[in-house]
Amino acid sequence: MLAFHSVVLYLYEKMTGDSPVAKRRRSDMEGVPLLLKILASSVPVADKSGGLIRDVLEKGDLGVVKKGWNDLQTEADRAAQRCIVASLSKSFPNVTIIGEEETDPNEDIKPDWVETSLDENILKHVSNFPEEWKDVKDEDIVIWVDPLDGTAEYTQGLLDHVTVLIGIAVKGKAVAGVIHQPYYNYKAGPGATLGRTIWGMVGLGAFGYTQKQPPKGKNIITTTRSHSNKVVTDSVDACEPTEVIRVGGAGHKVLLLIEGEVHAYVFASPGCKKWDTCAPEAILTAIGGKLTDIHGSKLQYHKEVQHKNTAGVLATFSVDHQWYLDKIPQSAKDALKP
Ligand SMILES: O=P(O)(O)O[C@H]1[C@H](O)[C@@H](O)[C@H](OP(=O)(O)O)[C@@H](O)[C@H]1O
Ligand SMILES: [Mg+2]
Ligand SMILES: [Mg+2]
Ligand SMILES: [Mg+2]
Repeated sequence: MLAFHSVVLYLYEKMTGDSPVAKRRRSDMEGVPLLLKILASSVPVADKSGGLIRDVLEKGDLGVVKKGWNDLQTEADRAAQRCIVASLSKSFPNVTIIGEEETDPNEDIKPDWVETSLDENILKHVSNFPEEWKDVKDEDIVIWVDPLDGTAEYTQGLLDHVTVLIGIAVKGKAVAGVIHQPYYNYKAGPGATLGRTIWGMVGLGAFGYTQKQPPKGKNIITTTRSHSNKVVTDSVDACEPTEVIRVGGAGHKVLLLIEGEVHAYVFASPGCKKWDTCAPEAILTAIGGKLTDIHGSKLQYHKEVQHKNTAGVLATFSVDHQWYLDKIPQSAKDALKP
């Protein structure tokens, strides 16, 4: 009897592209706030896109396109974005999604790239869901997608710099986010389980990693490895670092912060964009950290906002954010306007 039932389910799913399981899940979803459903959907979607990123590298043909000076795009960026946008727009057709890569919305998406499952570990937070986000509607939300952050590093084999970023902004504020590391644990050798997904929401906290404090008596600063200039290095030096860690990936740098590897992320440059910072900022804020521009102003994430973070990025977690703001030279602040 079970085999017959499975065949019916299979045929139903093939004919309708929808599964009774998904439909039953939707009926179970009545009492679940929209924001929690989007977050619960974003984690499996990020995991799925991480698998596509690994597949492209394994196949060996990256299909690199130069978008501009020092700005690459690979088949992995394109595939991950198609997967993420197709999946989230199927589940949430009325929510604005802004992704880094220009992909053709009408191109055919492989059915197995469309991920509509929901992470049960996240749904269980319906019981302690923050009151302030309960009534959030589709039109309040913008999902900022960086399908592959650290593309340059991905092409150079610095795979621990690579993350998938899905940020969820509510009325212009970074509120929830997912940072997936497709190559987490990749140095553990063959057979190691690859990948890790960290997620968080302001008012709920952050999950999927072990929080650590940075070493006392030091002031370790992380910044760019590939987009440096005099303003960037002067600003880092002005913050009196005991050590400077130059790595790729905006998501990767914020992970270094929340895992206690560094004290601050100082980037006095207009290089990164809203899709680089939305998810990391939401997770950082969820645990009491701060991410602002170098003037100390909060970044805005509504759908009309300019994509470039023209006034740079300063992110801290367990130290005094204002101390770093006061150290940034006025010349840098004059050079970088919001
Ligand atoms: O998603 P990509 O294009 O890899 O994102 C870039 C950022 O836009 C860029 O600012 C970062 O530059 P730095 O390494 O100089 O911080 C780059 O690493 C990627 O995050
Ligand atoms: Mg890019
Ligand atoms: Mg990026
Ligand atoms: Mg990117």
